[in-house]
Amino acid sequence: MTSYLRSWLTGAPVAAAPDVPQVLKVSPPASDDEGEGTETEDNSIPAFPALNSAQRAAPSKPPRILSDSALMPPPPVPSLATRTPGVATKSSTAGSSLLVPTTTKPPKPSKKREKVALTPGHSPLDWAALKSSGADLRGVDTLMRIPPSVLKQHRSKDDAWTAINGKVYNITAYLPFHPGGERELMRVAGRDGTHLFTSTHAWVNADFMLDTCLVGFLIPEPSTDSS
Ligand code: HEM
Repeated sequence: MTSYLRSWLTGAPVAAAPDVPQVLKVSPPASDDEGEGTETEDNSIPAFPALNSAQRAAPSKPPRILSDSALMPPPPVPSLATRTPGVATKSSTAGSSLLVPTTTKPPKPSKKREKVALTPGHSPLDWAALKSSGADLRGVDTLMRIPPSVLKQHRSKDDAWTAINGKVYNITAYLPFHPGGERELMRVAGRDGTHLFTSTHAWVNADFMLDTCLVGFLIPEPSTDSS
Protein backbone atom coordinates (compact mmCIF):
# COMPACT_ATOMS: atom_id res chain seq x y z
CA MET A 1 0.00 0.00 0.00
CA THR A 2 2.80 2.44 0.96
CA SER A 3 4.62 1.73 -2.28
CA TYR A 4 1.44 2.33 -4.23
CA LEU A 5 0.88 5.71 -2.53
CA ARG A 6 4.48 6.72 -3.09
CA SER A 7 4.36 5.80 -6.76
CA TRP A 8 1.02 7.65 -7.09
CA LEU A 9 2.50 10.80 -5.51
CA THR A 10 5.76 10.68 -7.42
CA GLY A 11 4.25 9.49 -10.68
CA ALA A 12 6.57 6.52 -10.84
CA PRO A 13 5.23 3.41 -12.52
CA VAL A 14 3.43 1.21 -10.17
CA ALA A 15 5.14 -1.93 -9.41
CA ALA A 16 3.11 -4.98 -9.14
CA ALA A 17 0.72 -4.29 -6.33
CA PRO A 18 -1.53 -7.18 -6.01
CA ASP A 19 -3.34 -5.76 -2.95
CA VAL A 20 -4.54 -2.63 -4.77
CA PRO A 21 -7.83 -3.01 -6.65
CA GLN A 22 -7.74 -2.11 -10.33
CA VAL A 23 -9.66 1.11 -11.21
CA LEU A 24 -11.79 0.33 -14.20
CA LYS A 25 -12.51 2.99 -16.74
CA VAL A 26 -16.21 2.80 -17.51
CA SER A 27 -17.57 4.89 -20.35
CA PRO A 28 -21.29 5.91 -20.22
CA PRO A 29 -23.70 4.67 -22.86
CA ALA A 30 -23.76 6.74 -26.02
CA SER A 31 -27.33 7.95 -25.52
CA ASP A 32 -29.71 7.92 -22.55
CA ASP A 33 -32.70 7.27 -24.74
CA GLU A 34 -31.39 4.53 -26.82
CA GLY A 35 -29.59 2.84 -24.01
CA GLU A 36 -27.41 0.74 -26.21
CA GLY A 37 -25.55 3.31 -28.24
CA THR A 38 -22.96 2.40 -30.74
CA GLU A 39 -19.44 3.30 -29.84
CA THR A 40 -18.95 5.20 -33.08
CA GLU A 41 -21.59 7.90 -32.20
CA ASP A 42 -20.20 11.40 -31.72
CA ASN A 43 -21.44 13.07 -28.54
CA SER A 44 -19.15 16.04 -28.54
CA ILE A 45 -20.85 19.43 -28.17
CA PRO A 46 -20.47 21.51 -31.34
CA ALA A 47 -18.66 24.79 -31.16
CA PHE A 48 -20.83 27.89 -31.17
CA PRO A 49 -20.62 29.77 -33.47
CA ALA A 50 -19.81 26.88 -35.76
CA LEU A 51 -16.21 26.67 -36.83
CA ASN A 52 -17.13 27.26 -40.44
CA SER A 53 -19.75 29.96 -39.66
CA ALA A 54 -19.96 33.41 -41.21
CA GLN A 55 -19.49 35.00 -37.77
CA ARG A 56 -16.14 33.40 -37.39
CA ALA A 57 -15.21 34.15 -40.98
CA ALA A 58 -16.07 37.85 -40.71
CA PRO A 59 -13.29 40.07 -39.40
CA SER A 60 -14.30 41.44 -36.00
CA LYS A 61 -15.34 45.06 -36.36
CA PRO A 62 -15.81 47.63 -33.60
CA PRO A 63 -19.50 48.68 -33.09
CA ARG A 64 -20.62 51.41 -35.46
CA ILE A 65 -21.08 54.75 -33.72
CA LEU A 66 -23.84 56.83 -35.24
CA SER A 67 -23.17 60.41 -36.01
CA ASP A 68 -25.65 63.04 -34.71
CA SER A 69 -27.34 63.33 -38.09
CA ALA A 70 -27.93 59.58 -38.26
CA LEU A 71 -29.56 59.49 -34.84
CA MET A 72 -33.33 59.67 -34.34
CA PRO A 73 -34.28 63.06 -33.00
CA PRO A 74 -35.25 63.07 -29.33
CA PRO A 75 -38.99 63.17 -28.55
CA PRO A 76 -40.46 66.60 -27.93
CA VAL A 77 -40.99 67.63 -24.35
CA PRO A 78 -44.69 67.28 -23.52
CA SER A 79 -46.24 70.53 -22.50
CA LEU A 80 -48.99 68.93 -20.45
CA ALA A 81 -49.12 71.69 -17.89
CA THR A 82 -50.12 74.30 -20.41
CA ARG A 83 -52.51 72.05 -22.34
CA THR A 84 -56.22 72.78 -22.53
CA PRO A 85 -58.30 69.58 -22.51
CA GLY A 86 -59.78 68.82 -25.90
CA VAL A 87 -57.83 71.56 -27.67
CA ALA A 88 -55.01 70.53 -29.95
CA THR A 89 -51.73 72.33 -29.42
CA LYS A 90 -50.73 74.74 -32.14
CA SER A 91 -47.48 73.10 -33.19
CA SER A 92 -47.48 69.41 -33.91
CA THR A 93 -43.88 69.20 -32.77
CA ALA A 94 -44.54 70.92 -29.48
CA GLY A 95 -45.64 67.82 -27.59
CA SER A 96 -49.00 67.11 -29.17
CA SER A 97 -47.68 63.91 -30.76
CA LEU A 98 -47.31 62.47 -27.29
CA LEU A 99 -50.82 63.34 -26.21
CA VAL A 100 -53.52 60.75 -26.30
CA PRO A 101 -56.33 61.92 -28.60
CA THR A 102 -59.36 62.91 -26.62
CA THR A 103 -63.03 62.71 -27.42
CA THR A 104 -63.79 65.53 -25.03
CA LYS A 105 -64.94 68.50 -27.00
CA PRO A 106 -64.69 72.01 -25.69
CA PRO A 107 -68.07 73.34 -24.63
CA LYS A 108 -69.88 74.94 -27.54
CA PRO A 109 -71.08 78.46 -27.10
CA SER A 110 -74.55 77.24 -27.98
CA LYS A 111 -77.91 78.63 -26.98
CA LYS A 112 -78.65 77.85 -23.36
CA ARG A 113 -81.55 75.51 -22.67
CA GLU A 114 -83.63 77.51 -20.26
CA LYS A 115 -85.19 75.63 -17.40
CA VAL A 116 -88.55 77.09 -16.57
CA ALA A 117 -89.98 77.15 -13.07
CA LEU A 118 -93.17 75.17 -13.31
CA THR A 119 -96.16 76.49 -11.41
CA PRO A 120 -97.24 74.45 -8.37
CA GLY A 121 -99.18 71.35 -9.30
CA HIS A 122 -97.43 71.03 -12.70
CA SER A 123 -94.51 68.76 -11.93
CA PRO A 124 -93.77 65.70 -14.11
CA LEU A 125 -95.41 63.62 -11.39
CA ASP A 126 -98.55 65.75 -11.56
CA TRP A 127 -98.61 65.23 -15.33
CA ALA A 128 -98.29 61.47 -14.87
CA ALA A 129 -101.19 61.58 -12.41
CA LEU A 130 -103.35 63.63 -14.79
CA LYS A 131 -102.58 61.25 -17.67
CA SER A 132 -103.72 58.24 -15.72
CA SER A 133 -106.72 59.98 -14.18
CA GLY A 134 -108.88 59.16 -17.19
CA ALA A 135 -109.47 62.85 -18.01
CA ASP A 136 -110.14 63.54 -21.68
CA LEU A 137 -106.92 65.12 -22.94
CA ARG A 138 -107.55 64.44 -26.63
CA GLY A 139 -110.65 66.50 -27.18
CA VAL A 140 -111.71 64.23 -30.06
CA ASP A 141 -113.81 61.07 -30.14
CA THR A 142 -111.88 59.11 -32.71
CA LEU A 143 -108.36 59.11 -34.11
CA MET A 144 -108.18 61.04 -37.37
CA ARG A 145 -106.07 61.39 -40.47
CA ILE A 146 -104.84 64.96 -40.22
CA PRO A 147 -103.32 66.92 -43.12
CA PRO A 148 -101.09 69.95 -42.42
CA SER A 149 -103.93 72.36 -43.30
CA VAL A 150 -106.08 70.94 -40.50
CA LEU A 151 -103.17 70.85 -38.08
CA LYS A 152 -102.61 74.54 -38.76
CA GLN A 153 -106.02 75.41 -37.35
CA HIS A 154 -104.95 74.25 -33.87
CA ARG A 155 -102.30 76.73 -32.89
CA SER A 156 -103.76 78.70 -30.01
CA LYS A 157 -102.98 78.25 -26.33
CA ASP A 158 -106.49 76.92 -25.73
CA ASP A 159 -106.33 74.51 -28.63
CA ALA A 160 -102.80 73.45 -29.58
CA TRP A 161 -101.92 70.45 -31.68
CA THR A 162 -98.55 69.37 -32.93
CA ALA A 163 -97.15 66.47 -34.93
CA ILE A 164 -94.18 64.49 -33.66
CA ASN A 165 -92.88 61.63 -35.79
CA GLY A 166 -96.10 61.37 -37.76
CA LYS A 167 -98.41 61.37 -34.74
CA VAL A 168 -100.60 64.37 -33.94
CA TYR A 169 -101.01 65.28 -30.27
CA ASN A 170 -103.24 67.74 -28.50
CA ILE A 171 -100.64 69.51 -26.36
CA THR A 172 -103.06 72.00 -24.78
CA ALA A 173 -103.20 70.21 -21.42
CA TYR A 174 -99.45 69.61 -21.41
CA LEU A 175 -98.47 73.26 -21.91
CA PRO A 176 -98.18 74.20 -18.20
CA PHE A 177 -96.35 70.94 -17.49
CA HIS A 178 -93.62 71.35 -20.09
CA PRO A 179 -90.22 71.67 -18.32
CA GLY A 180 -88.97 73.88 -21.13
CA GLY A 181 -91.83 76.31 -20.72
CA GLU A 182 -95.08 77.07 -22.51
CA ARG A 183 -93.52 79.53 -24.88
CA GLU A 184 -91.06 77.00 -26.28
CA LEU A 185 -93.74 74.37 -26.66
CA MET A 186 -96.04 76.80 -28.42
CA ARG A 187 -93.44 77.17 -31.19
CA VAL A 188 -94.55 73.81 -32.56
CA ALA A 189 -98.26 74.39 -32.17
CA GLY A 190 -100.20 73.97 -35.43
CA ARG A 191 -97.25 72.38 -37.30
CA ASP A 192 -94.91 69.43 -37.54
CA GLY A 193 -92.64 69.80 -34.51
CA THR A 194 -90.54 66.69 -35.10
CA HIS A 195 -87.37 68.54 -36.06
CA LEU A 196 -87.52 71.09 -33.23
CA PHE A 197 -88.46 68.42 -30.72
CA THR A 198 -85.63 66.07 -31.70
CA SER A 199 -83.02 68.74 -31.96
CA THR A 200 -83.93 70.00 -28.47
CA HIS A 201 -84.23 66.72 -26.60
CA ALA A 202 -84.12 63.54 -28.66
CA TRP A 203 -84.02 61.49 -25.47
CA VAL A 204 -87.52 62.57 -24.40
CA ASN A 205 -90.12 59.90 -25.14
CA ALA A 206 -92.96 61.98 -26.57
CA ASP A 207 -94.82 58.83 -27.47
CA PHE A 208 -95.08 57.90 -23.83
CA MET A 209 -95.48 61.40 -22.41
CA LEU A 210 -98.35 62.32 -24.69
CA ASP A 211 -100.00 58.95 -25.32
CA THR A 212 -103.34 60.06 -23.87
CA CYS A 213 -103.19 63.23 -26.00
CA LEU A 214 -103.06 61.45 -29.36
CA VAL A 215 -105.62 62.79 -31.82
CA GLY A 216 -104.51 61.13 -35.04
CA PHE A 217 -101.87 60.78 -37.72
CA LEU A 218 -100.30 63.33 -40.00
CA ILE A 219 -100.99 62.68 -43.67
CA PRO A 220 -99.82 64.57 -46.76
CA GLU A 221 -102.10 67.32 -47.92
CA PRO A 222 -104.71 65.80 -50.28
CA SER A 223 -104.25 67.20 -53.76
CA THR A 224 -106.83 69.80 -54.79
CA ASP A 225 -106.30 68.82 -58.40
CA SER A 226 -109.79 67.89 -59.72
CA SER A 227 -108.58 66.30 -62.95
C1 HEM B 1 -94.37 68.39 -27.87
C2 HEM B 1 -93.58 67.64 -27.31
C3 HEM B 1 -92.62 67.93 -26.21
C4 HEM B 1 -92.51 67.20 -25.08
C5 HEM B 1 -93.36 66.00 -24.73
C6 HEM B 1 -91.47 67.79 -24.31
C7 HEM B 1 -91.04 67.29 -23.10
C8 HEM B 1 -89.98 67.80 -22.41
C9 HEM B 1 -89.43 67.16 -21.26
C10 HEM B 1 -89.90 65.87 -20.63
C11 HEM B 1 -88.40 67.90 -20.86
C12 HEM B 1 -87.47 67.65 -19.70
C13 HEM B 1 -86.27 66.97 -20.27
C14 HEM B 1 -85.17 66.78 -19.32
O1 HEM B 1 -85.22 67.21 -18.17
O2 HEM B 1 -84.16 66.21 -19.75
C15 HEM B 1 -88.31 69.02 -21.74
C16 HEM B 1 -87.37 70.01 -21.63
C17 HEM B 1 -87.27 71.02 -22.53
N1 HEM B 1 -87.99 71.19 -23.65
FE1 HEM B 1 -89.48 70.05 -24.30
N2 HEM B 1 -90.95 68.87 -24.95
C18 HEM B 1 -91.63 68.97 -26.13
C19 HEM B 1 -91.40 69.91 -27.09
C20 HEM B 1 -90.48 70.89 -27.00
C21 HEM B 1 -90.21 71.85 -28.03
C22 HEM B 1 -90.92 71.88 -29.37
C23 HEM B 1 -89.25 72.65 -27.54
C24 HEM B 1 -88.57 73.82 -28.16
C25 HEM B 1 -88.85 74.41 -29.21
C26 HEM B 1 -88.91 72.21 -26.25
C27 HEM B 1 -87.96 72.79 -25.46
C28 HEM B 1 -87.54 72.30 -24.28
C29 HEM B 1 -86.48 72.87 -23.51
C30 HEM B 1 -85.69 74.11 -23.86
C31 HEM B 1 -86.31 72.06 -22.42
C32 HEM B 1 -85.22 72.28 -21.41
C33 HEM B 1 -85.58 72.28 -20.02
C34 HEM B 1 -84.37 71.81 -19.26
O3 HEM B 1 -83.25 72.04 -19.66
O4 HEM B 1 -84.57 71.20 -18.24
N3 HEM B 1 -89.67 71.15 -25.96
N4 HEM B 1 -89.27 68.92 -22.69
